[in-house]
Amino acid sequence: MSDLLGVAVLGAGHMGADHVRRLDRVVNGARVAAVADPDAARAREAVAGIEGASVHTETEAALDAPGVAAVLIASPGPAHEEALLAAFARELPVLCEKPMVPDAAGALRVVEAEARLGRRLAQIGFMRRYDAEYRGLKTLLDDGRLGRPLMLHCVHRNVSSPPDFTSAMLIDSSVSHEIDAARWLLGQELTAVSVLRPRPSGGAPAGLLDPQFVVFESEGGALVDVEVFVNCGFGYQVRCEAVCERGSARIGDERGPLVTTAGTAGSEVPQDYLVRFADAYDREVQAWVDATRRGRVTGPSAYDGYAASAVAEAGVTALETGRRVSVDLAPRPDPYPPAGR
Ligand SMILES: NC(=O)c1ccc[n+]([C@@H]2O[C@H](COP(=O)([O-])OP(=O)(O)OC[C@H]3O[C@@H](n4cnc5c(N)ncnc54)[C@H](O)[C@@H]3O)[C@@H](O)[C@H]2O)c1
Ligand SMILES: O[C@H]1[C@H](O)[C@@H](O)[C@H](O)[C@@H](O)[C@H]1O
Repeated sequence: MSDLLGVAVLGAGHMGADHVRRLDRVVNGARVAAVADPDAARAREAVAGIEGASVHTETEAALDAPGVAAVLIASPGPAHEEALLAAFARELPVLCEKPMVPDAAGALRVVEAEARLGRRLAQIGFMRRYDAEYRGLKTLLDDGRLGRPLMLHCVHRNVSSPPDFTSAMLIDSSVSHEIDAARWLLGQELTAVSVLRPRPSGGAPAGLLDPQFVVFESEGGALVDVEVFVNCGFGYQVRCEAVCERGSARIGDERGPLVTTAGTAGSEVPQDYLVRFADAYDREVQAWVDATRRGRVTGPSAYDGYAASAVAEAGVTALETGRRVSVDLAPRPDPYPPAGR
């Protein structure tokens, strides 16, 4: 047991409980050493049957628990900054769910704190980079066969949003995935954003601006549009079509068998991210555990997390003002690779 990477999981809600299960049953080389959630019953439920996992209501107690050598943060976004800084203070490697820190100033403080350590400790949970279809698209765009990408058309639909979801969160929580994916696929920073607001769906909670149509401009002159619709009611759909100079490539069409029966033909549509991205989460957490055990940090960096928050913050301003808003990114410190790596 001592050879296994002991992980403290912070937050035992939808994502945290699923990561606890994954660390315990799916991923090789790790074990759940501690779980913290202010809701102790939820933490206890998540670790039920897992030998040697302690339960806490405070972050610090979980980080200092016996056997903890790494941290997986799955608490709500606004709690991430404090947790990341507490992990850095103990030089513990971290996998932090997106958004790294929802506000750009807080995200930059995290980058600066990590840069002061002189080495990376954090991987950010942008799991699209571990999804087989996204990886295939990235390979296709990088090998240049289709020519330069001119546009990305993206769709991001959820069946329904959690009760406390705000209009800003369509951008800084949901579209944060497309922001990271676009920077990674294009290998370019996003420099400006505009948001159009169709009439809200009758299926969305009163006052929520849902759906939204978000358009990003990249430093190389590409355009990225994202339809985000978090109360579509009919399925979890994430698509991306790259339109390039000599061809186009699309991912995210429904998978599984096409069933024809009784005069209809169709396939199942996943109902949430835990189904659609199950393999990606598994690969993401396995890659984190493998790298951490080798003393390395790979995957999306804290600077990627910061860039996503800065672009999203500009997006929220664009949503609120109706204006096109430029993105002003702080310079990328030394330990961080450029967009697209
Ligand atoms: N990568 C993805 O596709 C994906 C999917 C869903 C959620 N997420 C992210 O995962 C995180 C958690 O989302 P969720 O859907 O599991 O939320 P959730 O509301 O289901 O669970 C959050 C849990 O954190 C607990 N909590 C609150 N403050 C805390 C703190 N300071 N320390 C520890 N725990 C705390 C809450 O009691 C709750 O149990 C968010 O950052 C969210 O954006 C990512
Ligand atoms: O926090 C979740 C998560 O990031 C999902 O992957 C996304 O589809 C949802 O829109 C968001 O609310």
